[in-house]
This record gives sequence, C-alpha cells and structure tokens, in this order.
Amino acid sequence: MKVLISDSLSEEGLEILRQAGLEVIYKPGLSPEELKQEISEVEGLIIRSGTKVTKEIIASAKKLKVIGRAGTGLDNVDIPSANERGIVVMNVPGGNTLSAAEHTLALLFAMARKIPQANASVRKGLWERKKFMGVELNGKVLGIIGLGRIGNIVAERALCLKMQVLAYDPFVTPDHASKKGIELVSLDELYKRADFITIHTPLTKETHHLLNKEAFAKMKKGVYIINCARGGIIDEEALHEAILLGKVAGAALDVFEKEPVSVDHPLLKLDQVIATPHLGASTVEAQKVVAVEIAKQVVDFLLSGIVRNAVNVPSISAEALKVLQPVLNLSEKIGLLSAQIAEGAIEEVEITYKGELARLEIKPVTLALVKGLLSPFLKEDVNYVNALFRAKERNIKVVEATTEETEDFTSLISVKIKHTQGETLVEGTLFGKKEPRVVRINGFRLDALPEGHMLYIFNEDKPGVIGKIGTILGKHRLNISRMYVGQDPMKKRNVILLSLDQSPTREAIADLEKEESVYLVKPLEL
Ligand SMILES: NC(=O)C1=CN([C@@H]2O[C@H](COP(=O)(O)OP(=O)(O)OC[C@H]3O[C@@H](n4cnc5c(N)ncnc54)[C@H](O)[C@@H]3O)[C@@H](O)[C@H]2O)C=CC1
Ligand SMILES: O=C(O)C(=O)COP(=O)(O)O
Repeated sequence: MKVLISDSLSEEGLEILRQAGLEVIYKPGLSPEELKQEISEVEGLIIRSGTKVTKEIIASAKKLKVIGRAGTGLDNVDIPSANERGIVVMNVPGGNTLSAAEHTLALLFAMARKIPQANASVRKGLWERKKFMGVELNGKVLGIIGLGRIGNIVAERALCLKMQVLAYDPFVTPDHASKKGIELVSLDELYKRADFITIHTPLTKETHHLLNKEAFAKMKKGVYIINCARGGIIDEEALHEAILLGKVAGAALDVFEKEPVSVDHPLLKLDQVIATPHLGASTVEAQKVVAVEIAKQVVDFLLSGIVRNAVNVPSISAEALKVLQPVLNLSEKIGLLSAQIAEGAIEEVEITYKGELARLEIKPVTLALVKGLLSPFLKEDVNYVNALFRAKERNIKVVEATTEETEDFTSLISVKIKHTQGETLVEGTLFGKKEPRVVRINGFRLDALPEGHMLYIFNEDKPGVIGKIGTILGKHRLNISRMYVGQDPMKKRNVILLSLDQSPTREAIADLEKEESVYLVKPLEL
C-alpha cells in the first residue's frame, strides 16, 4: 500500500511508515493539480496545514482509505466529502498543544515589548529607545476565547505571569474554569474587560469572522490581539480598520485567512502588527510527536483496521477491538442476512442491544450492522465511515435501543427491518463470546453459523420436504455442509438455513422453487 505525504513531516514518522512495509511517496509542496495526480493511486494521505484537501482532490482519490493530519486543525479537509467516500480522517490532538501555547506566549511578550520592531530598527543601525516603549503583562487582563487544550495551557502560564485570566467558551463549565483560577465570562464581558485577547478555537462556521467590526467596537481602547489559532476567525479588514482607528493597539498573527500571506497584505503594512508564518506547531519536539503519532495511526489503520483519533468514525483501540471484533462481526452478518431475506425496499432498521451488549460502546456495532445491511446493494461503496450517510441517502431510518434484560441469552442483537412488504426480524448472539450465531429469524428458533454461501428456505413442515430439498441440491452437485432447521410452534412451517460449499446456481434455485411445499428460496452470501 502507498502513502502520500504532501507536507513536510519529520523523518521519524517517515521511517515508521517504511518499517511497516508501506511505500512512502514524500512530496511536500505539491500544487493542487499535482496533488490530484499523485493522490489517485494511494491508500493513505498525510498532511499538515499546507495541503487543502478539497472535494475535487477527494474525487481524484480512487483508493484512498485514510487522511492523517500531523497536527490538530482539520479545517483544510473537506470532511463531508471524505464521509461520503468512506475515507477515515484522523489527527493528533494534543501533539502540538504545548508548542502552540508557547508560541502564543512568545507573541504576547514580543508584542507587548515590540521586540520584532526593535530588532529590525537596531539592525538598521538605529537606537530608538523611546519609540519602543512597551507595556507590562503583570496585572493585565488576558481574555482567552476557546478554553480547550491550548487555551488552558496559555491560561496556566499567564496566571504565573500574574495576569488576570478571563475566558469565553460555551462548552466549558464555570466550575471547571474557576478551579484553575480562570473566570468564565460572556463574550461581551471578555471584550469589555480584556487588555489582551487571544483566540484558541477551531475555525468553524460559528467562529468564522467571530472577531468582526461589531466585536472590535465592544473592546477596550488599546486592546492587543493575538491569533495563533486560524486565519478566518478574525475579519482581517475589520482588524485593519480597528488598528487605524486606534481601538486596537497591536496585533500578533501566526495565521492568516489566506496562507502564505501576500507581502502586499494591508495588515503587514502596519507597524502595530507582528507576524509569523504559521509557526505555532513548528518545534522539533512537536513535529517529532505529531509525525510519529500520525504514522503509527495510519499504519495501524491500513494494516490492522485499528482506528485512533478519527473525527468521522468512532475510535477503537487495539484492546477494545479485541473485545469488540466478534460483536462487530456478528452485527455485520446480521445486517447482511437481514438485507438478503427482507422483501422490498428497506425503510427502517430498529436495532436493540440486549443483555451484556447493552453495556458496550454500541456506535461502532451499529455502523457494522448498517454496513452489512447495505453491502448487498452497494458493495464496496459502503464502509464504517459512510454507512450512516449512505443509509440516510436511501431514506433508511436507523433506530438504536439498549436493554439489559434478555429472555434466553446473555447477549443478543435483535434487528427489525421495516420494508415495503412488511417486517423481518433477525436475532443473533455470540457462542462462547466469539462465534456468531443466528438464533431467530421471524420467530423461528435456530442455531446457525452465518458464514459463506448459504440458502434460506421457507417451507411447509411435512415429511419428505427436507429430503426433496437435499435431492434437488444433489442433482445440481451442491454439497450441503451444514443444515439448520427452525420450526414454528404450530409445527406447520420451517425456516431452513443451509451452508453450501459454493454459491447455488440459478437453475438449482428454480428447481427448488418448483417444489410446492417450498414457499420461498433465497441465496445468501455472508
Ligand atoms: N498556529 C498553529 O500552528 C496551531 C494552531 N492550532 C489551532 O488551535 C485550535 C485549538 O486547538 P486545541 O486547543 O488543541 O483545540 P481544543 O479542541 O482542545 O479546544 C478548542 C476549544 O474551543 C472551544 N470552542 C469551540 N467553538 C467555540 C466558540 N464558538 N466560541 C468559543 N469557544 C469555542 C471548544 O469548546 C474547545 O474548548 C485548533 O483547532 C487549530 O486550529 C492548533 C495547533 C497549532
Ligand atoms: O495543528 C494545527 O492545527 C496547526 O495549525 C499546525 O499546523 P502545521 O502542522 O504546522 O502546518
């Protein structure tokens, strides 16, 4: 398998990929056109912030299974398109947190003491001590927008500098913040009170242009702004205007709406602005961590199916996978079987996890079931990532329920399919916690191993029918390796599942259908 790396990545990461036997195509700095070419034949793509993985790029990727981000932000990846194509998207959250937080503090100091401007002046042979009068951080109010991993580290360090720390984050509780000495406030209050404002949210629809004209208007006169998160969170035109009006005394920017930023950008013409070229994560330490981690994650996924730090599919560690794998297998088989015996178009699938299964993480189990359910129609166009998306596309409603109660089994997956011709109920369990067993189909009790080429037969329960079925299959040279028979309580009808050594031919099925005691015959591939 091939992995394309289209941004610079530490050697340690490249080595892990090679050691795992993957073919490494290391081409940092590809143009979008070149990327479209290169991506077409690879199974994995590793990027940083430089590569824009757009809808068009994803459309050119014929074999792509995973996009690995050696870092945090994923705003440069079109995740809905990846979902649609069933591509797992993963990152390394936390791998560069410290570096990004330290860079924020470096910018904070540099801006407060005008270090870049003073450095440039000294190099010009000047000695302008008055011009570069700074401000102390001690006792000043720092307003943090986004109190996540980076925001928290920045807060911790700022408190040590004896700054007063306010934060705005709608997803954090006041208690959680106050325990750390941070005052959680509304955005308006933060704007009103902060001497320095630093942003640490992701770029989303909600945070796009969060710092706009109206926001700057609410701030203290002489406020300083730091953006080490993403360009696009600040409306750059509004910031430019606020600096010219004297509302904002200075801005330190590591990120821009369009990167690399143009030398003609109006903000770069202002003395009050200092800038770095997206260096938040650029330390030897952070780069080693993110490269090694993403390489391991991509290897684990491509070679063993282990999902870690994915943003579009539930993550399953190697340990959890050991426990979950048999359940996923059972669930996928039940989905496959249900789809093949259901008559008409599927409208709804109602999955109930009973007994011990109710205590498990059910999200991946449901994905496996829906994948199985859609596989007979969509083949390789459905996988764990896009299963729910594909179901929604086909107007199939997926309902999940859990109950610790079971009648006869310690654990049971019960699946009711509502389709245009009625309902189908399939139930399964694990034998010895490992082997999948189908234990009920439409109320008929069985004990069937759902595997390989099978035949589902619904017939009248009377002497000689099973013999006739065997004779017909024998005539067509089809060997029965296993047979499971379920009888209804009135002893009038059977459900039979037969395991065959090969797929039954059309002629064999037609001959079985001619038997008057046979109501229905369906070939199954499980
Ligand atoms: N300059 C650089 O090189 C780097 C930049 N980053 C950027 O920093 C961002 C934050 O990184 P982490 O702290 O690791 O992420 P995180 O997910 O730990 O924290 C983000 C915080 O923002 C909050 N948030 C989300 N929407 C919000 C909103 N509308 N208003 C206020 N708060 C909101 C979340 O609740 C969360 O607490 C990343 O998304 C990335 O874009 C990250 C690493 C390096
Ligand atoms: O991890 C992030 O979100 C970053 O912004 C770091 O970007 P980079 O990997 O240095 O291009």
